[in-house]
Amino acid sequence: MALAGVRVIELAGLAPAPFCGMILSDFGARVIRVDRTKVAMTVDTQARGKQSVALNLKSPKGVAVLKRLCLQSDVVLEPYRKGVMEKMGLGPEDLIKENPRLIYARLTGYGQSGSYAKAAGHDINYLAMSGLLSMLGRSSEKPYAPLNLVADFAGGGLMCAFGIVLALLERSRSGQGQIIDASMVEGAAYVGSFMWKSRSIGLWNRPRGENLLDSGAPFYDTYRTSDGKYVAVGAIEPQFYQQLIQGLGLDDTDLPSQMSVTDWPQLRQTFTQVFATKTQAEWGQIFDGTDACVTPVLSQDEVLSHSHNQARGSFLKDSQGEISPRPAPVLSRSPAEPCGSRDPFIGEHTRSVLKEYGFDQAQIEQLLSAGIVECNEAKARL
Ligand SMILES: C[C@H](CCC[C@@H](C)[C@H]1CC[C@H]2[C@@H]3[C@H](O)C[C@@H]4C[C@H](O)CC[C@]4(C)[C@H]3C[C@H](O)[C@]12C)C(=O)SCCNC(=O)CCNC(=O)[C@H](O)C(C)(C)COP(=O)(O)OP(=O)(O)OC[C@H]1O[C@@H](n2cnc3c(N)ncnc32)[C@H](O)[C@@H]1OP(=O)(O)O
Repeated sequence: MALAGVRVIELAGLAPAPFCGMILSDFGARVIRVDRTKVAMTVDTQARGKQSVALNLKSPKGVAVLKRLCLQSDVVLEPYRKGVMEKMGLGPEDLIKENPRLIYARLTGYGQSGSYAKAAGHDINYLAMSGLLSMLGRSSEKPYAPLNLVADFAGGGLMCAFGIVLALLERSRSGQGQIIDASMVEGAAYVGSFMWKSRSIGLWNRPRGENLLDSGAPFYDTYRTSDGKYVAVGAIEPQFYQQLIQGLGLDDTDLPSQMSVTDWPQLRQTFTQVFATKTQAEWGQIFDGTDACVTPVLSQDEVLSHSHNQARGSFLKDSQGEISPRPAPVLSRSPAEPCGSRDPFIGEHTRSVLKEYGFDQAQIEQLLSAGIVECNEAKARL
């Protein structure tokens, strides 16, 4: 796999950093998540392929253990508020001094500088600060966050993984590590570069929800079908739009012109009425195999059985029967090989990881009895 041999220490976080760690793990990195001690259950639902070490970083001995792990690793990924790592003596200067090849990835909402750097926040706040939230939502409605997809995952976890891969690539030339300041505000904005760059062509001139791609256009929207399901329509180009009109059984000469913005409400009404006359599957029979750009809106449970996804193996079922997306993109020679076994329990790998990182038996027992580390091998065997 592409990242085979890369060792990552991921400090346990909420959602974006776990996703970043899972991407690295799916593509072959060895990811060790450092959890807190005295915690019964992890909230990391993106722990595929990771190992867990439970370590108390509030004690100097725990800090020393983490330093030793980082000394022999390629990447450390930290998701805490600015200053937290420094307070523990685990800031980039401390760690990179001891391991100059270390890539120190800091995944935060607001970045390491600026007046918001130390403020708490979540996806919706970062998205708001990125300028993108103001553009999301239906006409005459308030801004609406599309789950926590954009800042946490696209602009956060994924962008941070990209930064780590870039830093690894650069290190293969320079031999040196570096610090990655991954701000979710900036990551989200960068993902949304098109929204800035396309202002010059007038794509966003109208109010929110009244433009071509923000649900303003009737040919770029979702419609309810007679069985209470939905279809998605993305027939932008005139030749595809023609196929949509044809599939809907409408006569183009009775309709306003596609790009007549003032007629969009009337056109939407027509489409709404027509789509409501057949089931989602019936529309599939009409539109599959055409270029009308009409697809079913599939639920999370339906994706696995759709013929297209099935043919490509786009979704996986793990050993617990849980469905999840296959890692993307697909690399021809060194594709991801996501781990099929269950996620780790907190501290399941404490003993084996410490041993591997050079701690002897006596040191491990000492750390365990002092409560600096915890081991849950027994739970794993149950
Ligand atoms: C919208 C998303 C968030 C969605 C997350 C949800 C999916 C989950 C959130 C709550 C979960 C539920 C809850 O836990 C209760 C149940 C638990 C049960 O087990 C499962 C069911 C639950 C219902 C559970 C279900 C779900 O999991 C939840 C609903 C996001 O937007 S995520 C993005 C958030 N932002 C960032 O990541 C940006 C960077 N980080 C930050 O800004 C801050 O970390 C943050 C997120 C604001 C939190 O601030 P906080 O004050 O809590 O922490 P920090 O200031 O960063 O300091 C960390 C402290 O922790 C100490 N520490 C760290 N590791 C260790 C260690 N190994 N040992 C000891 N101590 C450790 C560290 O020293 C810091 O201590 P101090 O405070 O003393 O400095």
